[in-house]
Amino acid sequence: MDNLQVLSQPPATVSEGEQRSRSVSLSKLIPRSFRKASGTPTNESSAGSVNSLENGKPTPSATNRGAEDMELRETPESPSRAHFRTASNTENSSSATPQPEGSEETKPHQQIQTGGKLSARLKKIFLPASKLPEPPQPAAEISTAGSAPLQSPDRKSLENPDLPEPPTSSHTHEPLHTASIQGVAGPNRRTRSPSTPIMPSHVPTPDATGKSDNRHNGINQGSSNANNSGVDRRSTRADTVRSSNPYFAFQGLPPHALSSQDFEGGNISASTRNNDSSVLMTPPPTSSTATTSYFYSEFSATSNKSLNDINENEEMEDFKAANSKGNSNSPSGKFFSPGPAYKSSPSPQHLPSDLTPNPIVIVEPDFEENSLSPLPPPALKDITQDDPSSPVKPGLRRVASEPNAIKVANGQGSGTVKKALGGNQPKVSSANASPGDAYLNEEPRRSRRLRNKSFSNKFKEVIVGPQSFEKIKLLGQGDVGKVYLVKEKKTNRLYALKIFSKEEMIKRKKIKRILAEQEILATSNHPFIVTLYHSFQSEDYLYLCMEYCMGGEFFRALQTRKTKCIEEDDARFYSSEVVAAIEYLHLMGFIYRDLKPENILLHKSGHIMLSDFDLSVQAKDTKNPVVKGSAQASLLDTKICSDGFRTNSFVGTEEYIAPEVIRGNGHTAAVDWWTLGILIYEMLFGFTPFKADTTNKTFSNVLKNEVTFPNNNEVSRNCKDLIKKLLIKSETKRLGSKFGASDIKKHPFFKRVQWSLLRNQEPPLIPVLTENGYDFTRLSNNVNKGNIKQDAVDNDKEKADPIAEQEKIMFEEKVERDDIVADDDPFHDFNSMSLMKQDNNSLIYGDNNSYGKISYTPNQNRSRSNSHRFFKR
Ligand SMILES: Nc1ncnc2c1ncn2[C@@H]1O[C@H](COP(=O)(O)OP(=O)(O)OP(=O)(O)O)[C@@H](O)[C@H]1O
Repeated sequence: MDNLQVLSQPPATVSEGEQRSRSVSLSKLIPRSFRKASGTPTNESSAGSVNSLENGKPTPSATNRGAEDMELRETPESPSRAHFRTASNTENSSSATPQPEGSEETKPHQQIQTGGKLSARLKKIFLPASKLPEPPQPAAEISTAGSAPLQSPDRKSLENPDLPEPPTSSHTHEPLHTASIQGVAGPNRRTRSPSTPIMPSHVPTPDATGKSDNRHNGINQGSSNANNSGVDRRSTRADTVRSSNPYFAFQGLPPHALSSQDFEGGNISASTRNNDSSVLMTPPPTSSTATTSYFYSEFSATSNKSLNDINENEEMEDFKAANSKGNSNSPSGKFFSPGPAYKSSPSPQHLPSDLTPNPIVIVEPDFEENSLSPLPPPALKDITQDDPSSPVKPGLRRVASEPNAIKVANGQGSGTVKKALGGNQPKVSSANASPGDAYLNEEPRRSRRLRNKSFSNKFKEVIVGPQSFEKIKLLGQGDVGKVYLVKEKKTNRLYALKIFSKEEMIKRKKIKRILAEQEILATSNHPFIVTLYHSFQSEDYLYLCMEYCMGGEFFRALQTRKTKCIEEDDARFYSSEVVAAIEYLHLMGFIYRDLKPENILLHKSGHIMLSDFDLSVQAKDTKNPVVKGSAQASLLDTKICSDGFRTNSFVGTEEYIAPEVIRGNGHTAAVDWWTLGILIYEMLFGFTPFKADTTNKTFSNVLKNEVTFPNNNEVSRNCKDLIKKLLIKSETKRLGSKFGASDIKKHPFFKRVQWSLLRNQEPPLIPVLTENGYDFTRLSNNVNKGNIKQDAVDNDKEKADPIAEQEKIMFEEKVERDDIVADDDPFHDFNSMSLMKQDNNSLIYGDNNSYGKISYTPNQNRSRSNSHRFFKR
């Protein structure tokens, strides 16, 4: 008899066939506004005091933790990019919030109106700030926000997870402009398309913009398309929705949201020394209730979405600090500047054989002749000083380097830039030519900024732009980004193009996220991490052009199984690939933090590709991995790479969230091993172990319940043992907490896995195209050729349809190259670049296997008998 605890039935809430609506990424900006409102001190020591003990042991000091933990100031009223562009010297005297120098926080709307192209569009797309709904008013909500639970002792509510959930509210904090730009009523009401590339055979008269999808009425586009056998509709699943930590919203306040005063005053005090099974929290101070009620309003419509609480204003502060320090023109990025991890890359002999070490070359800032660039180095003269008419504050804008010449040649450059360049630049004859076309056959070129990046040897200056691509269909819409299946016009290659609105990113304080995502994608070079081919920015948008994973989400593949789960052997296959990917990320100093089947994409080969790194974080002071043990039994200690790094953001996905994240005591790379435990469990049983009817109960289960297994499933003892060890609530005792991935790889469950041959295994499921996708592009070409009247009708439709209009802009904009982006621009550190090696394996548009309705067929080459072919015997 298995000594593991056994459940006779799986939890009722997750019965088979249930149409789940989960695993959406919740996003929460914990209560900076609250902390400010409640007079919370913002110093690190307060946070440090909160986190001083865990399990009776001191935790790393607050200074070791991500700065994201510490942000307590009020967030600025979303300045538009235009603010930074047209910034004057106006002082923010009326603003309590430090702003990037030159921004005018007090008059955002005016700034938009006086801005350039962006402003004109914003006027069309966004409502004026003055017409935006106010965030929930504290006073009004205190009385309606369910004060009873707030007054209950929190231990009591933990012990009684049946307490009511926070009241939902129809009031979302999402301003209307968000809704307008996304075409649905804000993320909370937005539904996400499945990534499985399916196109309907019954698309009603679509036009080139793909307007026929169902985004407008909130129906999951892909689901509506999804005559994908056996796939449940996921009406609310996988949206990324802004939300606060609903658990704490209900229970009281998260320890990390409370001031040191609260703690010193005894409200929380030693009770925050959490152990594995209990947390003691007290009701929030009255002055804080406003924020708590804000939680409530934000909590509406959330169900197991990714939770995130990252200090999105960190970069703003950096700008401020840098600008006040004399505004150096250093091309080195201030955010995400390469840390020690990059300076001292793990030496190849230390890497496991199955990992391709990311080649790391340190290029010191170099303002002199650079051998990599065939052109002379750009002048460093501050051109704005020569041009009295320049609206740019002297010193802020660097002289455009050579790529801007293309803009000038195309008549797009500013007078200032033209003057500085003297008109001796190469011309690009075709109006449609991509900005980088002139350089396609030249030596790889890198902007000054790119040269200083850790991944500079992998990328060159961007050779494509938005116009290089043609939209085929919307693959999905996440928290802030839209992912389109596109084809590159020149090559007919298919890519997944993720597009973010800058305005949206600023307003929703997601700047740091996108920079992190780009950094990780660009830095990574691993067979199980999605490849980034190009990234670039235009005036209004950011673009990440990635490998198109035609198999879509692994989640969907699971859902197409009759039982919604897979056999242990198959689970071993997928989990071993996940372990390898996470090991690699940890090695690079990244903590993934959002592992779930939705974020695992399937390559056309059936192998996995991790995607969606916007919740990931990079450890500060990354250390080299260390090989431990003897020559015979050596193992790589990847845990050491992020040793001492704790971050306190509330991030993850409800059913996958680790106890330490809920407790708010800070977390480490060990959260990824917790999520691996949940993932393996879900693969095997079709549901997650702590899922309950409500978020509150789910969190309580995560904190208190031991994992149990249904007895109707044949799962080996080793496998259960692995899951149990990964789901140890104390992160210091959890499998993986000693040496990282090596601990997991050594577990008997993986005994037969040949880690260096993972890519050669036969995947259990192969995505197969069963029906071609709807050809939007061909349709639009026909319309454009033959029917002018129809064109006019479409134009009118487009005008009335802000989404279509937005999409048109997205694919029409011109690239803004690194050197034209001002130092004080919030997206200054977003790199416009293209992968050096363009000989890729991307699918070709029109090929049989390119896109359309996908099904997942069991791999015949992986029969039960030979499925261990690549496993040790
Ligand atoms: N490379 C890709 N190939 C195929 N589909 C993709 C690719 N990248 C993303 N998708 C799909 O697009 C959708 C949104 O992508 P993604 O999850 O990256 O966006 P997001 O805004 O980061 O979402 P989230 O809310 O989970 O944070 C998902 O359904 C995903 O499966």
